[in-house]
Amino acid sequence: MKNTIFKCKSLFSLRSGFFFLSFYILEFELAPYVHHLTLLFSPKHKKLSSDLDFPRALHSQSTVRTDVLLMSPWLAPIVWEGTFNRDILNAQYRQKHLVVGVAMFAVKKYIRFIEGFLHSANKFFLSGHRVNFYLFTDHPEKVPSMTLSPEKRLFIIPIEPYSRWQDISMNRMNIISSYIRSRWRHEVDYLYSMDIDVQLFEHIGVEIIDTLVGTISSWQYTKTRENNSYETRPESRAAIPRGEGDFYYAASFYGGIVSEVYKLTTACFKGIMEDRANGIEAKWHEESHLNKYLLYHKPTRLLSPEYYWDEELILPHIVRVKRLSSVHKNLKEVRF
Ligand SMILES: CC(=O)N[C@H]1[C@@H](OP(=O)(O)OP(=O)(O)OC[C@H]2O[C@@H](n3ccc(=O)[nH]c3=O)[C@H](O)[C@@H]2O)O[C@H](CO)[C@H](O)[C@@H]1O
Ligand SMILES: [Mn+2]
Repeated sequence: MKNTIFKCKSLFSLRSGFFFLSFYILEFELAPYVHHLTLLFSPKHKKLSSDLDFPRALHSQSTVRTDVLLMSPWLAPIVWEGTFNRDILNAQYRQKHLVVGVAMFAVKKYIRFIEGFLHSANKFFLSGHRVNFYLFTDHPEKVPSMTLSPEKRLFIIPIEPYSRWQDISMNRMNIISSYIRSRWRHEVDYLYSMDIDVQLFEHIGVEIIDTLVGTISSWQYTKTRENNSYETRPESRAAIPRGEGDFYYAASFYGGIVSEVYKLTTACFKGIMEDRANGIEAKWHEESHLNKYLLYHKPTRLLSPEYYWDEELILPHIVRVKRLSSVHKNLKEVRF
């Protein structure tokens, strides 16, 4: 135990780049002691008299997770299975009569992912709530006809393809920004951008709704943490100085209120264009710019890797529900 505490202390005192390594150590080395900590702080053992009158308020506390980080250092909740009551959230959300937009792109060979995405999103994405799916594609005639739930709508928007896959992916920032300006700010309340090469396997509900929302990359929960993925070359507008940074976010799923997503996509595309003018391309393209933006404009809510799991990775037991994950693709084949 002494040894473990020392390790944790020294790890926590390092800069935030080691944050997740600390979780890993905590997760695996403190596991035997967590039970005792749970007992010490469990509301079952120390109930306040006011709590006794409000059993529903206790729900989240009695199922609270002790094995994962539940809040960022800037007090943004991190959404994990077992930390929220969907019935309460749904009841609150329904009163507001909101519409959520989802921007997705299926260009060139990625049209093969449309059916799997839409079929699963129709079932599991904000089930029972109004959602507009905006699908940008260079092959509108190849979009399979599908019957969606009455509260879901699909808009197919033709676009011209870029020849490089990196440009298709990066240019999403530009298209989203200009559609918010011209259309979506009048049409939806919240907007989320999602990769098309994914499928949903469990409900993704209103627990994702907040002002500015990022998804923590599943790569952060593997042992190979040392290959920090930020762009570090100072010549790039996406550069994050070594030792800076708190979480690494996946570009496959982010969103928030329309005005915040507008600021984010506009800033990221500006960075991409400046890099282009300077003859540099960030390591992970728009994902690098997204990470830079979210470092200095902190998300108000973080989604755990339950909300984007990379199928190449072994699922750790802290990820109890795989809500959305990548579809395997032969990169050489689909990107050329
Ligand atoms: C999980 C995650 O964080 N994914 C990001 C990651 O790799 P990925 O390997 O997930 O990138 P990707 O190949 O899925 O491309 C991103 C998205 O661009 C679209 N697309 C891309 C190529 C193409 O020929 N046609 C097409 O439609 C499609 O919507 C796809 O989902 O890095 C990319 C840029 O390096 C993007 O930032 C992705 O969001
Ligand atoms: Mn992808």
